[in-house]
Amino acid sequence: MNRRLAQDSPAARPAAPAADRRAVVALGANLGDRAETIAAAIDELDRLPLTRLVRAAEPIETVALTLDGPDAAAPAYLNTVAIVETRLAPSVLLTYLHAIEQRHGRAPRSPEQPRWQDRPLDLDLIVHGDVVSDAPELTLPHPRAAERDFVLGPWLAVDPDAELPGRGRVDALLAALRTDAEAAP
Ligand SMILES: Nc1ncnc2c1ncn2[C@@H]1O[C@H](COP(=O)(O)OP(=O)(O)OP(=O)(O)O)[C@@H](O)[C@H]1O
Ligand SMILES: Nc1nc2c(c(=O)[nH]1)N=C(CO)CN2
Repeated sequence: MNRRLAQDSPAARPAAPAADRRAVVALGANLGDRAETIAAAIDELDRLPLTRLVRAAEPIETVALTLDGPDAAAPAYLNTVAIVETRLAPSVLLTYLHAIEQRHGRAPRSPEQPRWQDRPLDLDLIVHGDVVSDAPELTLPHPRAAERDFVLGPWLAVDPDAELPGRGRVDALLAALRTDAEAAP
């Protein structure tokens, strides 16, 4: 775990109150009543301790990205992005995100489970202020965000000046993704 994350862990929390940081949470759902689940999850984010919702993008319907590539035959996702201001440390916020997922029927993770399974709700922490971490349990910024139009699109819609730390402006990243997609055979 890097130093910023360690300092943020409850055991090492300094006496002074933590500063508000802006965090970006990506939401996705491709099973069940997707719109209702996403709306409820956004409401739950707003009600987390030391946290307030700043903005949430209008959900968009997206083709499921599977380990074999986009699959139009798989249940489609609704995706959106919520921007919150929070005093929760990144690891604490992630624990709350997992609890929200599980309240909406997401099975607890296990190492045997294949990745990118269909799911009623997925919440990913995309950025948390300028925190950088390469810890596998919480990598920040999210390591796959720059390749995901279903994250960058909604994020750009609610923050036209958004930047992915270490990768650049979200508008430029999204334009590059779309150019690559057009050039693909
Ligand atoms: N920034 C992050 N946001 C959410 N989970 C993360 C992050 N960095 C690391 N993880 C870890 O990734 C693990 C797998 O998360 P999850 O089940 O949501 O993956 P996934 O949605 O199938 O795939 P992906 O991570 O590509 O979206 C979690 O146990 C979590 O600890
Ligand atoms: N369209 C879409 N595809 C996905 C998504 C997602 O949110 N939207 N999430 C995944 C794993 O996090 C895997 N594939």
